[in-house]
Formats: sequence, C-alpha cells, structure tokens
Amino acid sequence: MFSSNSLNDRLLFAVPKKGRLHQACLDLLSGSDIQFHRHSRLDIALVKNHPLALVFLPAADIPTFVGEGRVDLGITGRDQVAEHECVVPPTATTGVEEVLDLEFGKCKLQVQTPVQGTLTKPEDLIGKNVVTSFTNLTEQYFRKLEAEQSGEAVNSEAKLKTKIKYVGGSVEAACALGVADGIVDLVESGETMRAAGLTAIATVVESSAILIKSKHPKDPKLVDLIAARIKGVITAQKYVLCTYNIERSKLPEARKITPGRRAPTTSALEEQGWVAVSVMVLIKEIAVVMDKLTEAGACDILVTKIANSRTL
Ligand SMILES: Nc1ncnc2c1ncn2[C@@H]1O[C@H](COP(=O)(O)OP(=O)(O)OP(=O)(O)O)[C@@H](O)[C@H]1O
Ligand SMILES: O=P(O)(O)OC[C@H]1O[C@H](OP(=O)(O)OP(=O)(O)O)[C@H](O)[C@@H]1O
Repeated sequence: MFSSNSLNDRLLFAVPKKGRLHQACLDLLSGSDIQFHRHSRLDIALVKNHPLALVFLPAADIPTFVGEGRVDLGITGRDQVAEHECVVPPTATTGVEEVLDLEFGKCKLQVQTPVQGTLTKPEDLIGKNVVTSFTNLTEQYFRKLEAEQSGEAVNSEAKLKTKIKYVGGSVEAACALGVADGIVDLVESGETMRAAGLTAIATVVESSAILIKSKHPKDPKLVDLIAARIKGVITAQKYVLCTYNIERSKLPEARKITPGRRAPTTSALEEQGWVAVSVMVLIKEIAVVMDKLTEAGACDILVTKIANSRTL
C-alpha cells in the first residue's frame, strides 16, 4: 500500500497501463535502467534506484494528470494530448510540454467511410452520424469543415450539424452495425480499416508516442536525466555502429557515404597509408551503406548493435 506521504518526495511518471503503447514503454524503462517492481493489481510502483514512482494510467488520462501538474512526467500519444487540449487549452501554468518524440506508436487519426458507398469526401458526412473515441478532435474537425462549407467563421458556440457519438473501442464496427455513416479512428497498417470494409477519406491528426512533462515538475534535474536516458535508448534502437578499414586516399569518398551523426572517428592502422573508421549509421540505411563502402574500397566492414547511447 502507498500513502500519499510515501510519494511526496518522488517524481511521478505516468505510463500507459494497457494498450498499444504499454509494452514499448516497459521496454524503454528497462533500457533506461529504471528499476521497479509492480505489485499485481496496483497502479503505482516505486522505483528502486531513483526518487521516482511510476503511475500506470489509461493513455487517454495521462494528459489530464500531467497537464494539471499532479504527475510530473508521462508517456502517451500525441493524439491524446491534442484531444485533451481541444477542451482544456494550455495556460501559463497548466498543460503539458513535449520533451521528446519517442518514434513508436505511429498512427493517423482518420475519417473513414464504407468502401462501397457514396461518402467519398469528409464534407459528405456533414449532418450525418460519425462515431469515434476522439469526440473533441472530431468535433473540432467537423466544426471547421461546416464553417468552410457555409463560408462563415468558426463559431464554437454554434450547434453542429454533424452528429458525433462516443464509443470506447471497436469503433470500426459502427458503420456495419448501422450506428454510423462514417467513423474517425486510428490507422496504422490499415488492416482493421480494410477488414471492416472502410476506406480513409481524410486525416485529422498524425500521432506518435511522446514524452511529456508538466509546466512545473517537482525535480527538473531528474526530469532531464530521465529524458536523456530515454533519448539514449531511442537513438541506440535507430543506429548501428559500423567499422571498416580503408586507404587514407579513399577516406574523403567514404566520409561522404558515412558522415556520422557529428563526424566519423578515424584512427591510423599499423599498415602505412590505411585508417580504421568507426561511425554510427541508421539501421534502415546500413545495407545500402555497406554496398557503397565496398564500392569505394572499404574492407573488413563490421556492423555492431548499439546497446545504449548518450549523444547530443
Ligand atoms: N494501431 C495503432 N498503431 C500505433 N499506435 C496506436 C495504434 N492504436 C493506438 N495507438 C496509440 O496508442 C494510444 C493508446 O491507444 P490504445 O487503443 O492502445 O489505448 P487504450 O484504449 O488504452 O487500450 P485498449 O484499446 O487496449 O483498451 C493511442 O492514443 C495512439 O497514440
Ligand atoms: O491500422 P491497424 O494496424 O489495423 O491499427 C488500427 C487499430 O488499432 C487500434 O485499435 P486497437 O487494436 O488498439 O483496439 P481498440 O479497437 O479496442 O481500440 C485502432 O483503434 C484501430 O482499430
């Protein structure tokens, strides 16, 4: 059990308790050496090696807790922050600040309609039934669309013609069940959308997981340390370390292929006129980089995984 006293001196860090972002967040915490033991059923876990406590919350609630300053740090989707800020705009003291794009949980919130139907543009849904879990963003989107169509200024007091209904999940079923003419839901691979016989006709927002902080966190130094560790893990996941040997005369060409994040590290080999190069390369580019290096005369090319990093 935790008393509010046992949390008083700890920085609070909110993490999605379930859903698409949960496991990736646990992996990030482990890569950042944030050690904790979560008791089954408890949504608060004390961190053993930092004055920090993790709070496991629904991704949708994290912007509220961080925005009000009840929790200092959090991970959630950019879509959830946007949904929250539609109704609770940030002020000088409240609201969240984005610290880092975590580059996972990438998806788009899209307007979708049945493939075999006549609703092919978002304007076609004006005055119709739209079902979503993101009612605030959807309302904002259709309010703007309705204003554009009528040629009037956006009026947040005016009654919307489009009927927006909330459902908490399985949004894609709403059209087939006759509850909606269109939906606004998240799309990543598009599999769910296609399986439900829907197609995307517009994008409301693009999202990925982000690290957010409150405007006045309890321990700003610890916030910076956690952010630096998480950034190190994210960078390590994106890059590999590539080392190779090359004749010094061919180095300028090789440097063009592998410029590195700042510059490649080179050291002289015992063999006259040769150098060894060590450089970070994006994982998604490494195969092509190796081909090009070979063509440029590099040899003994080795690629190593990076377990962690601390770079600028
Ligand atoms: N298919 C997806 N691909 C990538 N990211 C997604 C996807 N679906 C959701 N997300 C991201 O994860 C966040 C949480 O969504 P998710 O549906 O997992 O939450 P939940 O409602 O808490 O969980 P559950 O759906 O299991 O009840 C979303 O706001 C979005 O940022
Ligand atoms: O484009 P895809 O890769 O198919 O992903 C999109 C689906 O993922 C999310 O739902 P999730 O599976 O998390 O469950 P939910 O419907 O209960 O929210 C989202 O709401 C879509 O339904």
